[in-house]
Amino acid sequence: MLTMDDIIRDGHPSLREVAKEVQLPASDEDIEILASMLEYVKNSQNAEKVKKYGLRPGIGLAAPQINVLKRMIAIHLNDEKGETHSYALFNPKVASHSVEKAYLTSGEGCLSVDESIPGFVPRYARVTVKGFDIEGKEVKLRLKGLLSIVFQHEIDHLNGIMFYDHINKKDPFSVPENAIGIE
Ligand SMILES: CNC(=O)c1cccc(C)c1Nc1nc(N2CCN(c3ccccc3Cl)CC2)nc(N2CSC[C@H]2C(=O)NC)n1
Repeated sequence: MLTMDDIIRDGHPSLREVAKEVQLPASDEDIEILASMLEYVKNSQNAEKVKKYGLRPGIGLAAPQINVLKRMIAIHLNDEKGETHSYALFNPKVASHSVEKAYLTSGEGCLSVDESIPGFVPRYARVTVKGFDIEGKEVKLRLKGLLSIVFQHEIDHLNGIMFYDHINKKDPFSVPENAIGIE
């Protein structure tokens, strides 16, 4: 199983690389890696595993964060309605997006960034993500809210972009006009 020892930290050059497309059908090795990433995110939301293995909680993880420069992301979250959203995708991309922007009112955290970096991270409010699931089936997801934010954060990692790159340097808590704050 993956632990924090497998997660590279800000300053590691791999976090600034552009990850390569996964050749489909995916190899057993790539399927194994993607499954282990989803397992990490799920484990990181389980109190006793966090305690036992010293995990940092997360909703998403991208392959470059475990020093694998391939286009793979894993996301797992239970929303306020108690609905579970679990995705492990190869070659995800933002196929289209809203003009409207949104941001987390508490700012963003990242498993590869040990310190808290204050500021709002403006992102698209709604995105359509296309990719391939772990069985190789094409998926098309229309996302909004926290899920939309997390997918954009993880897809940024595949392009060597860190969340703080989006924070306004002059005024970290400024946001675009009409941007939606997500609690
Ligand atoms: C600087 N302020 C902050 O970090 C911040 C501060 C307050 C609130 C938020 C909402 C903040 N922001 C933020 N909090 C998270 N978590 C909240 C706690 N949670 C979690 C924790 C325990 C069990 C289960 C779970 Cl679910 C895990 C995830 N996650 C992200 N991000 C940014 S998009 C990718 C995603 C990610 O997985 N990061 C590791 N941002």
